[in-house]
Amino acid sequence: MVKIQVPATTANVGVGFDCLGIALNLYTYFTFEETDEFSISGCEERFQNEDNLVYTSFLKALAYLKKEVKGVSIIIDSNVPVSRGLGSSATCVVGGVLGAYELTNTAIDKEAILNICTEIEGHPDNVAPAIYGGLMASYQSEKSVISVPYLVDERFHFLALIPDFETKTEEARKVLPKELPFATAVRNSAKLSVVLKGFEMYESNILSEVMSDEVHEPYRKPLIHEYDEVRAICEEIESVCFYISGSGSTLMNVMRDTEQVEAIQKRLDKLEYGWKCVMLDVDRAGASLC
Ligand SMILES: Nc1ncnc2c1ncn2[C@@H]1O[C@H](COP(=O)(O)OP(=O)(O)O)[C@@H](O)[C@H]1O
Ligand SMILES: N[C@@H](CCOP(=O)(O)O)C(=O)O
Repeated sequence: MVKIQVPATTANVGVGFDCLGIALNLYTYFTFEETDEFSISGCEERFQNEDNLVYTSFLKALAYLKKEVKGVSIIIDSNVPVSRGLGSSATCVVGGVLGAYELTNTAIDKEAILNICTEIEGHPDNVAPAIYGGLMASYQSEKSVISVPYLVDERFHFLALIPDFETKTEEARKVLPKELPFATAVRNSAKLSVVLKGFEMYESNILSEVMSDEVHEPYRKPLIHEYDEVRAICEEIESVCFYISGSGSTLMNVMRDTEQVEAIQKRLDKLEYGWKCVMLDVDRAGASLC
């Protein structure tokens, strides 16, 4: 039997669409045991079948490794809410692939795991930090994925504002434009390069100034009820910068001062939709055995 923990991730980090992601200290736990036949439990009933993403990822990794198991029992224990932009699908993919490696006693090869996971997930920005921890920047070519780490000063905290409604990544990708004006692309890449240094150097002013994405956020904002109200509350109380976590629906407020969380929650409680504040920090280890 093996038990694996995989961190949640906040992808895009505003201006890094499909390339930036940060691992957070919120986890899903996966237990794998070789048995006579397949069984899965611990997740919602709609996912308790052979189409379960953990199981399909597990099978893909076994096929890649050219290994077999008789059957597998998978138990999921997740703290990562589904379809809220905190990388629940990436936890399942990374958990399933790592489960296949561990259950077959295969030596861990993170580069190969990153490539398998990216192929399943379709983009590397969640799976890279879920595997390696920390802030990762990734480039996906036709052949493979290159992921490199960047630092995040530990005085930054990530306040996840999680609403009571879902945004499915598949749907949130459909609203994106097919093309962008040249000047927009140039501005966004300039912001991206500056943002990376801002996280490393604890440069709050720089982050406040450049964290305004023009590639995906303007198109996705209308999918998130009360975006403007939530943002205004955070900016009034305490906010270094604010962005849509992954494809939403969670909104992320980067903070220095953790004492203001209660004040923000109190104001959010007066809104029409349910919003829950969860204070998170960077996970620096990535997926690991428990
Ligand atoms: N605990 C879980 N058990 C089974 N499948 C899950 C679980 N969590 C997430 N998933 C899978 O991931 C999908 C959600 O992925 P997605 O819409 O990309 O949202 P997220 O932003 O949470 O990654 C679900 O529809 C399901 O297929
Ligand atoms: N780059 C992806 C990230 C999706 O992250 P998730 O946490 O919402 O699955 C996108 O923006 O579509």
